[in-house]
Amino acid sequence: MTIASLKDVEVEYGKRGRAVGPFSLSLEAGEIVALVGPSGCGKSTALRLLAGLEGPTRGTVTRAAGRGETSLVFQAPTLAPWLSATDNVALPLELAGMASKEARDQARAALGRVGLAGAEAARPAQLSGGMAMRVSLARALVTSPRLLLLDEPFAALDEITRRTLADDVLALWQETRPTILFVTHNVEEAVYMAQRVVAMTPGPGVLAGERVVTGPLPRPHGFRTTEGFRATAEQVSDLLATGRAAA
Ligand SMILES: Nc1ncnc2c1ncn2[C@@H]1O[C@H](COP(=O)(O)OP(=O)(O)OP(=O)(O)O)[C@@H](O)[C@H]1O
Repeated sequence: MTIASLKDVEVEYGKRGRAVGPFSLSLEAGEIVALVGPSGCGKSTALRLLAGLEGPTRGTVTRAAGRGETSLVFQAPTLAPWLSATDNVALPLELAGMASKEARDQARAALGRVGLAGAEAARPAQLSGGMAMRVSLARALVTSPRLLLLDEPFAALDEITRRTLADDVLALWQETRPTILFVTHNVEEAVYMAQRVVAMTPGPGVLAGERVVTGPLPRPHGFRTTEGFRATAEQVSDLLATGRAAA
């Protein structure tokens, strides 16, 4: 079942001309897709279209997952600085009408699932970058979304934290199997995270090509050193290089 799709979409921002497209992408239920491409090719624009945050200038967007069933996570954790971790995570549930006590109970459980039991009372300023991203993930997951859109969620974090969080997201995915679109600049991260990597050309981005990633999810220890992983990462890099040369 298709959860969300873009069909020949183009987006134009006034005099700046075309930002993306024509570009097509279809997300099936429960799959993890990574979207890679050079800076400015339109990855975030594609994600915003899939989220329903903006509409295309041309082309069609379909969404089986409604607004309330879609969660977004951005590079910079967009947490309310005056709220505790628990209250930040409880917020989307309360906004959806859930009673405060029930929302806070579910928020605490979600924080536990992302490894933040004990940090419930902390405010964002008291958290490390990695912890703040975990709070953002907990807030995105607490509503049990069918579609999870992640826009370079680990870009501001150090390599070790990035890798730990990558494994954590895959473990969380295994629990409820939401459809995930993961936007990143990083080819290795894309291949590690996804079952399918979609590569875009430089802006206005069109499809450069896509590669299926074989191997179990969550990834076993040492997956990055396997022949399959290296070969797929090389193929995706080639797609990006060919797309750049053709642009
Ligand atoms: N609201 C906007 N108004 C005008 N131009 C925009 C707007 N949003 C994006 N753009 C332009 O559209 C193009 C695509 O931007 P987008 O952020 O989608 O690319 P990206 O691939 O996500 O880039 P990056 O990897 O650097 O985040 C860029 O040229 C950008 O300047």
